[in-house]
Amino acid sequence: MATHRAVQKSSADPHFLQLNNLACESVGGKVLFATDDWFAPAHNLLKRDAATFIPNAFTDFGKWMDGWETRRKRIPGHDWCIIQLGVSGVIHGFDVDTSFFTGNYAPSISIQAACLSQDGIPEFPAQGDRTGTAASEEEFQAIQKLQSDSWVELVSIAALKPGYVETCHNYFPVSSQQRWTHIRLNLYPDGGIARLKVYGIGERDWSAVSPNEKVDLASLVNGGVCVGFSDAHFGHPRNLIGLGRAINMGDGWETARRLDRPPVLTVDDKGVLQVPGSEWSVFRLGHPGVITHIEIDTNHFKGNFPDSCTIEACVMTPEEEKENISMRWKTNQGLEWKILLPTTKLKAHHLHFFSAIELAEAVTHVRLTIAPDGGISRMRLWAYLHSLP
Ligand SMILES: NC(=O)NC(NC(N)=O)C(=O)[O-]
Repeated sequence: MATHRAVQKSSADPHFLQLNNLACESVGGKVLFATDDWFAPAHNLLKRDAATFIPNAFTDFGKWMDGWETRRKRIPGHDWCIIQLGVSGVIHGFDVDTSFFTGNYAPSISIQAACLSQDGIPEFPAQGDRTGTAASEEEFQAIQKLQSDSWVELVSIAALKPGYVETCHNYFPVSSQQRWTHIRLNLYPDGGIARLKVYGIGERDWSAVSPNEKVDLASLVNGGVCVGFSDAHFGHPRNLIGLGRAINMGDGWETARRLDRPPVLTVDDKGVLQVPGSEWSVFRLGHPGVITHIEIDTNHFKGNFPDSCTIEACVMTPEEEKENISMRWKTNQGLEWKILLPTTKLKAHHLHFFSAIELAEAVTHVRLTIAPDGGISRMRLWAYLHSLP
């Protein structure tokens, strides 16, 4: 079973794969209803870890599969499920991952979305669930309502490819700029899907937030997003802005060991360790703000925490951000990065708090630089909302 996979960046991959997964169970994504959960339950779609396959695992219902798999339909209709996003926001694309579903993958899907109020949408057991429990009259009425509510089609009926390594990722870009709270995934007519990733950027209603309230403006629930990085070999830097503390090293940002390190490490004449080279990641804040406190958590990184980190900030327009991304952030030309936290030594497996912040100006982006390489599990940027001058 693969548990520690390198994040491979291929130039053929769509850019939206770098954004946050708004439906992941680790950010509160939930399956509210599925028409059938016979072979494997729909909540597997939202698991954080990549799907696995165990050749000889069977259950009383059939072959054990790591995904959502419905029965071969012998009645009219098609299968579908409703997912409540953990973080509501703007969706930029989907990955419908059919890993390991080969003779049993869903041949086609469509995806709809809705912006629903959170009240009055209870969670139901699957309609054709394994125990055969029928939905109550009340539940049935609510399911009918979910079916008839105004769902907007984001992906129209499209054929999927089977779950072999080269074909399992079925990518669908989305151009809608609206904020969504729920997804309806339709299978035509039935079958299995390993994971559904809903890539996008969270959107928070800031009108209710007082200027005296401190908010972590990097957090994905507050609209923070990673917009560039130098290396993400073992873990993507977007993990830094996830909820709570990291569950393991795989839930943090971890770079490869730099290959340009000297064969023997030395100290200079002041006794300072010489560790050339660095790695960096850049984040757009969910709202411009003045940062007053920073948390850097090296939780789980014990033999591979960075020697030090430096944190800078700047004001960047959407055009400047786009230009820098297209240049793969090679130069950061024309950007005035200002120091928030000067180069600071880090400790292993430790939550660091920094309150001596060097900059008292509103900023839109932050760059975290680690030297020379290694892993950090979370970064929190506590700030007061502020408009730009
Ligand atoms: N071998 C199978 O996977 N068969 C069936 N699926 C499961 N999970 O048993 C099927 O054909 O739908």
